[in-house]
Amino acid sequence: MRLSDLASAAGTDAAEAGDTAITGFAIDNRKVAPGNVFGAFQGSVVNGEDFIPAAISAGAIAVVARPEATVEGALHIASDTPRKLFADLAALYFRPTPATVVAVTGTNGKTSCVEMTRQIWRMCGERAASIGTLGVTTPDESVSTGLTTPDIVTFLGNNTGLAREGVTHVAYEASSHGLSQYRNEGLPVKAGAFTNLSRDHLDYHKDMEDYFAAKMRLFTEVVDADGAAVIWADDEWSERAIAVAKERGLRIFTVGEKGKDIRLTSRSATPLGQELTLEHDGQERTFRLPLIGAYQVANALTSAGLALVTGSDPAQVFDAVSRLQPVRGRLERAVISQSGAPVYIDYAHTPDALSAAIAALRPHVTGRLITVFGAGGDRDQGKRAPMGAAAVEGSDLVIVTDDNPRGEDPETIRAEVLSGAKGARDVAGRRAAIAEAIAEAGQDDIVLVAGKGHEQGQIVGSGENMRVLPFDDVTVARECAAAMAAGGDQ
Ligand SMILES: CC(=O)N[C@H]1[C@@H](OP(=O)(O)OP(=O)(O)OC[C@H]2O[C@@H](n3ccc(=O)[nH]c3=O)[C@H](O)[C@@H]2O)O[C@H](CO)[C@@H](O)[C@@H]1O[C@H](C)C(=O)N[C@@H](C)C(=O)N[C@H](CCC(=O)O)C(=O)O
Ligand SMILES: Nc1ncnc2c1ncn2[C@@H]1O[C@H](COP(=O)(O)OP(=O)(O)OP(=O)(O)O)[C@@H](O)[C@H]1O
Ligand SMILES: N[C@H](CCC[C@H](N)C(=O)O)C(=O)O
Ligand SMILES: [Mg+2]
Repeated sequence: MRLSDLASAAGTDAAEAGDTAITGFAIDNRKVAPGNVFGAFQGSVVNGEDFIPAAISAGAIAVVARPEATVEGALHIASDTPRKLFADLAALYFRPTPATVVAVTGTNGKTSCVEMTRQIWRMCGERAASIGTLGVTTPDESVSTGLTTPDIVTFLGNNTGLAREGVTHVAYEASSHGLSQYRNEGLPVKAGAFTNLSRDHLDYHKDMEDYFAAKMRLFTEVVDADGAAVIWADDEWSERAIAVAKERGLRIFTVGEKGKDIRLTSRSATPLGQELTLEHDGQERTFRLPLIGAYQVANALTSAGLALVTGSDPAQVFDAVSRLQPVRGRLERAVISQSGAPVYIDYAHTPDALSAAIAALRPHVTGRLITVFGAGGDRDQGKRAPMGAAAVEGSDLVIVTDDNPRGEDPETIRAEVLSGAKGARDVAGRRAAIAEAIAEAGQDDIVLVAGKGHEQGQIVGSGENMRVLPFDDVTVARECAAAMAAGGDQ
């Protein structure tokens, strides 16, 4: 790719640009190599435009930036939405791409859906991968990236890498941050899925409307014009999501009790999972899902929808659903305590997710449901009290503790959670809280440890003082249970 190709794709004067070869794309001046195109964006911490001279000194030959930015010594490709233009241009460079790419958005269930879609495709014989909170999972390995949505250069580079490895099917997670910062797009996307919308991230988005609008970019701009929208139909926001996708002219595929394309007609608990009956394409199907909880049914069927709209065979798809493996950190049973109480780890970190995780376990509890959770620091403060309320509403005992305090005082965060959690206990230190819950639990009780799921660390401090202290809920629950069985305190 030459500079002139880039200029003409951007609609600027190609002749003037010259035909120097482009060697790559970068959004951080420290990663610029000679011949790169630099994207200078105004960020939430610093203004990338301040690094334009440094990027050019490092060899950048073109800079995508706002028209008012100063660019001297390199081609200025100007746009009022430089992140978007940069994504579109970089996508022309990063080739090949996997033939079948789908994206999932929604407040909760994105990671579960991309992982389940990957599993379903794999069982249908495709070489499939997923990209999201759990990292990049390919047919051969799983690599963590740290963020749900990596930056645009990493995202496009990962997709090209996967295509070169022979991966043909990719499901990726489109977070609202990623969507509003154009961090994951540019490549052809055959279908988008919407799981649900409820309170989260109102530190970043102005209000629920703004949050919804960020998510809807998936349907209005990211999915191909002739693509499909798979929509979980039983959420409060589903009708509006359907309307947005219809307006764009996407093929609509709805799923759920109110779904028209996969209509769930019955769901009942079995000892190891659930029995489902549904209608698809005029045919009734009854089969078992080896996972518990209504929310996992929603994710499994939404994933089935994604596989169906991208051409997988229905009989194979529903057979694959009946063989789905659990998703790491989502209602994962870590251990059974010496008294006989199962301890479940779940990634619920919103009020709605806590209610969903509690509802999933409730039918299995004959004694008490003991819930341990906290709320993250430097994230949506307004969700804390509602999380407390959701926890006490569905549990018999609630222990509020710490979850990634980041730059905030953990005690203050807990106090905010506790303000909505009448009767809950306050236990500083996540290990102590998990130990206390397991010590409390009798043979008919169930312990739910929510909020961290697969996470491997407790994030404390911010900026230069940020540290990640190793912490894994599954391991800690096992250690506490073992220590208790051995007669120790924890
Ligand atoms: C608030 C937020 O989302 N920030 C993300 C965003 O950063 P930003 O654009 O605001 O960056 P900035 O640090 O202000 O810098 C501005 C620009 O200057 C550049 N720069 C900066 C410093 C320098 O020396 N040189 C330089 O060139 C930066 O590369 C950037 O392009 O873009 C960066 C990469 O593209 C992300 O790493 C960063 O994520 C931060 C670390 C973060 O914590 N994000 C969380 C909130 C997040 O995005 N979470 C969602 C999950 C949500 C969910 O699933 O529920 C996610 O998708 O991961
Ligand atoms: N369909 C759903 N409806 C309600 N709650 C759900 C649903 N799916 C998952 N959850 C809850 O949300 C938690 C997180 O699930 P998952 O990781 O799949 O979501 P996510 O959208 O990727 O989250 P994040 O925004 O952090 O990346 C689960 O552990 C569960 O408690
Ligand atoms: N993707 C989510 C992860 C939250 C996980 C929870 N453990 C926390 O730290 O709040 C977010 O960025 O809000
Ligand atoms: Mg996720």
